[in-house]
Amino acid sequence: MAAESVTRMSSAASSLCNFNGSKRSVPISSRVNSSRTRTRCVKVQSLASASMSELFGNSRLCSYNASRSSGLSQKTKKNGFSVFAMAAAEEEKRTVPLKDYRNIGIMAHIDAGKTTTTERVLYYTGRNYKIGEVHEGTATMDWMEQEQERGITITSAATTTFWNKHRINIIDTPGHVDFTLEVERALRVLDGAICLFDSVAGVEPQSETVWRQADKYGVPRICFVNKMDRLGANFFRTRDMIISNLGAKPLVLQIPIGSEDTFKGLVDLVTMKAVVWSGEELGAKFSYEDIPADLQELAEEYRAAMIEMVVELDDDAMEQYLEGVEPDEETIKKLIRKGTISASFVPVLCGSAFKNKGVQPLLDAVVDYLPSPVDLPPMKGTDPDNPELIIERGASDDEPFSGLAFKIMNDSFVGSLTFVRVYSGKLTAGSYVLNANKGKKERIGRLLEMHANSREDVKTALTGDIVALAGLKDTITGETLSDPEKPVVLERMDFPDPVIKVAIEPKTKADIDKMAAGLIKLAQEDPSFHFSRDEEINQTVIEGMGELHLEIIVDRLKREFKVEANVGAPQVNYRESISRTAETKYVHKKQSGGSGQFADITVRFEPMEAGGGYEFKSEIKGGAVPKEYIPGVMKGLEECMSNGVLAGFPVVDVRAVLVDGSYHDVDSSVLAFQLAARGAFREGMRKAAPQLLEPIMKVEVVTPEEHLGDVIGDLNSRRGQINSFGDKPGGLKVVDALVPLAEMFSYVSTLRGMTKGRASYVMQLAKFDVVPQHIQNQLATKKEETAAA
Ligand SMILES: Nc1nc2c(ncn2[C@@H]2O[C@H](COP(=O)(O)OP(=O)(O)OP(=O)(O)O)[C@@H](O)[C@H]2O)c(=O)[nH]1
Repeated sequence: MAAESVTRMSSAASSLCNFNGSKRSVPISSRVNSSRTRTRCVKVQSLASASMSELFGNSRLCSYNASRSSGLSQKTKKNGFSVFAMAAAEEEKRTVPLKDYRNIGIMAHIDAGKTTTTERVLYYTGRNYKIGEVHEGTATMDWMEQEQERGITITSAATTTFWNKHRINIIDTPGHVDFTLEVERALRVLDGAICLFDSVAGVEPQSETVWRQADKYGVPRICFVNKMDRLGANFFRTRDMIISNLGAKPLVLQIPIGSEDTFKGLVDLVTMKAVVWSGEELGAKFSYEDIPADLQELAEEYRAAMIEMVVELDDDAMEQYLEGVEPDEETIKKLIRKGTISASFVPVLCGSAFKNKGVQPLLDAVVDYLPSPVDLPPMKGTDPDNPELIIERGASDDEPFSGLAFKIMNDSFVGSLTFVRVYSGKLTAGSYVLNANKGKKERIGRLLEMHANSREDVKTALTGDIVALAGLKDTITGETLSDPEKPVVLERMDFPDPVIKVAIEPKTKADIDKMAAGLIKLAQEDPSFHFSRDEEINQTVIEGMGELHLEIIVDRLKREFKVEANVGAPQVNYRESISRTAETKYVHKKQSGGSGQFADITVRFEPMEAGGGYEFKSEIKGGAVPKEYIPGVMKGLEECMSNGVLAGFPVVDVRAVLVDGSYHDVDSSVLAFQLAARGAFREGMRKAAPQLLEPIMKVEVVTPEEHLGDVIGDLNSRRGQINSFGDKPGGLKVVDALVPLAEMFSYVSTLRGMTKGRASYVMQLAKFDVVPQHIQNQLATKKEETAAA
């Protein structure tokens, strides 16, 4: 396990040499965020028609990111992706009842076997004739070149398949934390999930992250303890970790027969039958047998525990059980389904995807226990004209159409593809829908059913389907498409803000336009990737969720857009905030010959709790500042929020309250109030004890014991705070620490050198915390130097 992870991180690190600027380093200037520059956001809707010179030409700095340009608040995070389904080409005819739909995702820690399991599912459901193996680079779901080369999943791939007359739409999601956004996209539009665990490692850090994400979206799930064939496999330890690490209530439905190289099947506790596979090759047959004598007692014990948990959900069943009557199989299944959907417990199954054992019972469990769209509460949305008015859309073809765009993918054949989950009503090729967020109509050109990297044209999408739409012009990730006559805005997805950035420049000047075009396309696909350009200092900066994320972006620029680029050293995306409330009065007054400028405002700056983003409030009474000038104040403040007073980083967790002011009948204008707001920002933020915040990563290092001392010493030297030590199977030690991201660049090569490649690590964002004063001073000095240069 450790060796596998190290290999993977190493490959990322080797190409990161470019990032570290061994050949040609491009320095990042803090002027990108300096208050002397102006940001011009390029609207998504204008991208299709805008030329590069329009995009980059005269502006000193232009930045692009889908969420901001669509007017989303900066504090929002997350988003989604997925699949689709689609009945036969016959228009509007439903061939699969909605109750037989399962929109599911497979999620787990990196390497737990998501792609391998999905490939088996496709094989056993008859979708693939030939199995793709991750380690051979032939997995159907990992269709990007980078995915096949590295053996990891980067984008969510999606496919539709059938099992026992049920339509199952599956999404394979990445486990690496840099692509966590893809998991969020999936969760936003899924109805249920399979959570995979590696039975050797048990519950790993990223499994915890995805578990919490699934909690956030209330996604019912079942657990599959995979890799039961591996040395050190332990089903029951994993079950215990589901309780201790995830705080969940596991409902064990199967126990393994054998483990490691003796793993041959499982005992199904619902039917009390052994399910035994005759071999481990693809397509190996299984048979139902009597429970092996040595497992009988254990099976009875776990079945009794299972029955006790399920009868709690039904008074009649409980009463009978207390009288000594066990529920029948049908009732047990009904109650397991009820408890899974209400998240009273999580069914736990086991198997080995790689050795082709346990996949068919897993599919049965998906059908039996995970919800269909009709099992879930209606989708909630709001009236676009009145955000206070809540509108519900039930899962039915007869309801007005509503759907959520959750992923944009650039496709070399069709152009831009927008993935939409249909929540209600139906969608027909050639019709018009309303983008309810923007109030614009969109024509539905082609409707496509996607199968990993292939596609089929269909005419209609029905409730519960996930389809890709070709040719939408204005819609971006997170927006709602709805019936133009019955508009609704569904709850949108949040997008995480990038935590690192690097400067990038094309190797040849001629490639500047090509690079810009590529970056625009990539940013449209991925809302956690941003870029900006400062013409004045001739620099483009790309921002993302981690080194691997940006490395893949640079790699895609090269492969898909044929742009070779030099890349600078990675830098942290700091944030600025304030630590106390402060009020400031600012008067903007100018008299130069003709009409003058006058605006007087008093603004109170208040700290908000972490994740609060930025808020503006007006407490103006009696027209001290007339209504028509308030947008000027808002605009002035909003402009400043991307350039903090300390070192020019974005400002977060601040509420600005306009409390008082005055105006002049002739000399006041929106512009005057906008300029006054900028002055108030500069003065007010300084009074409010500004502070710099940095991303702090939760780092888990797994190392052989003999290197433990070195690993800890090194983490300490990186301003790390060691939280705990523990043991892992195979005599390995695990160290949990909190370390600033700024200290973690290129950690993989240090770790590899220190432990001869025998240790591995994973990290994920834990929080933002105040930067120590001496580092704040260094960053502020750097900003001043750059500004003076
Ligand atoms: N022994 C064993 N190996 C497995 C099993 N399932 C998957 N693997 C192997 O584990 C490795 C990772 O499998 P993947 O299917 O790529 O895992 P993943 O969760 O999709 O990985 P990411 O997409 O990178 O997060 C591959 O080498 C698989 O062959 C299993 O049941 N037993």
